[in-house]
Amino acid sequence: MLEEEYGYAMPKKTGENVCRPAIFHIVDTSYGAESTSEFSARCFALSFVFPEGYAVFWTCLATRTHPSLPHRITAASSCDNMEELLDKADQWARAGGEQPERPDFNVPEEYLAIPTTEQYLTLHHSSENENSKGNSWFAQRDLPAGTLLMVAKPVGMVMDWQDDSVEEILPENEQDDEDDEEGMMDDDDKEPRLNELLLLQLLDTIQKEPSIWTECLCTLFPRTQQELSRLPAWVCEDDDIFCQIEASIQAIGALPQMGDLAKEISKRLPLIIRYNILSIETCPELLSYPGPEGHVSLSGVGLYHLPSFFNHSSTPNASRWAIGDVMGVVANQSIKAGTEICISYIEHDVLCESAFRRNQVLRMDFVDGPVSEPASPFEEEGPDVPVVDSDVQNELMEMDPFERLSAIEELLQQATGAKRPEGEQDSAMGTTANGTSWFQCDVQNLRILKAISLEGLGQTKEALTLWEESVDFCEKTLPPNDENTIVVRVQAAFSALAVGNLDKAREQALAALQTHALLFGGGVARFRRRMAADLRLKLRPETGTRTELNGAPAVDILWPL
Ligand SMILES: C[S@@+](CC[C@H](N)C(=O)[O-])C[C@H]1O[C@@H](n2cnc3c(N)ncnc32)[C@H](O)[C@@H]1O
Repeated sequence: MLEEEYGYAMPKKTGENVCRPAIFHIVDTSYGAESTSEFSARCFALSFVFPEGYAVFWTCLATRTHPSLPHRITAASSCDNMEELLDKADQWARAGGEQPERPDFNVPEEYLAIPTTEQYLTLHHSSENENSKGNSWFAQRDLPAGTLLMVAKPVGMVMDWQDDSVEEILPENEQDDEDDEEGMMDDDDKEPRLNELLLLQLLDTIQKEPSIWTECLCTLFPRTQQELSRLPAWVCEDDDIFCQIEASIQAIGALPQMGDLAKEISKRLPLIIRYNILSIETCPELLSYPGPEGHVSLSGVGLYHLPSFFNHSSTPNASRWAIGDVMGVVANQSIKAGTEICISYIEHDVLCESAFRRNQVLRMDFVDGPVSEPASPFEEEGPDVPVVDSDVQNELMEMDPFERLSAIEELLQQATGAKRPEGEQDSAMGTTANGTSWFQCDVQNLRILKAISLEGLGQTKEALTLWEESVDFCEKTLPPNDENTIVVRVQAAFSALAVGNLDKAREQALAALQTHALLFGGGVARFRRRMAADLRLKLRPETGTRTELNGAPAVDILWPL
């Protein structure tokens, strides 16, 4: 609807009254070509059509900087709300190989009108922050649970599918040979390929627009020589990428006023990426996520500006969501003024593990929690990341339901420490202090897969017990109001309805809706839109309950519009 133009912005379409908040990118030509300013404006524009053309009158009712938006916004927003953003995500995922390189979505206008970061949060700088976690966001006022704290676009993003690193190309035995022969680094010490690609992308962006460095990236951790010196050096394994990086740095050094900064950028930017990037996934909590209706193809990693100042906590009071590259941060509980606001840098279902295990997954420059020793010798010998990852889950789902159920039983025994994998001696291992050999989320994921398998076989009653156990796990071990809880409550509600327990079904449905509304807003309509792919899953055979309820679809019984 609105189009950027140099020096001004105006509605593109004629013959229509426009009355909506809009975002403009104003290029202020009066201060020379380099000088730009951005602001979001609530603008009421009225257009009058005349026979010979049209005249436009517009007036800004309020203007303010919008710091959680990217450094430069180049186009007017063309998306109203989260629903439209989700439609875009669907289109993007369905387009297969036809889509542009990354999902560069606009921040919906709905979020341009929210009170901004400056009104809710204060950035404490390291000198003020006694706990030596560096800079950090603090609540400026009491914030109720569900407050949307920030909506942001990344400065750069690379997609998971761009990771064509050697490991995936070479068969396993060849990788081992190559590692041995050339004395290559341990896999764990290697810089992820996506980080290197992001580095190249950002260097390119800085070349085109040096202010990205001076006004945005240079503010991120690590900032001082002291901080830099305590971090492991960044080593680029790939000669080709290394050469491209060198060439980019030289090109930056040749730019006016950038000569002195090129060296600093070459040292800091790789580490800024390593310690600030966030994974970006669209509705990854949904059961349908890995399937054809999911958004796996939109996933990647990105570097955001203001969200980079959130520190990590194993009891985070804020959660992130993303659609395409648009990311929101929301308070998952009420937060008192003056409290530090933290997110989790690791998956929420790993937060219930011991500090030893959390740190194995976290792999950062700080230790999370007071204890980083293994809670027991068994924990040290056990896996250092969850075993039942998406590959294992996909493999299980490809089996026929009976074969799958027996494989799940076998894995459950190993996960709980009751049985060792074939070939390993039972006596060598036992259970860990918390009763599991693997991660607790392994047991949870197997439980969910088992429930899905039982549903498919018509054993809905047994499945319902498992869905309820899954809800229990989420409620007890995840941060409050977690999105994963919504997903299992939805299935518990369907299952309860299928076995004819309407009260239980409605109780689970309501709890799912309430958590969803708190995190994402938008009531039932948004709940049904955001959960649409999961609501369409055909996990269980039809039952008589629907007939008793006048044949209404289960979703209309549980979440009537
Ligand atoms: C994404 S940045 C967060 C903002 C950062 N504190 C700053 O000064 O800009 C991540 C870095 O913050 C620090 N950090 C984050 N969470 C921490 C925690 N719980 N304890 C200690 N340091 C932490 C670590 O140095 C980490 O590499």
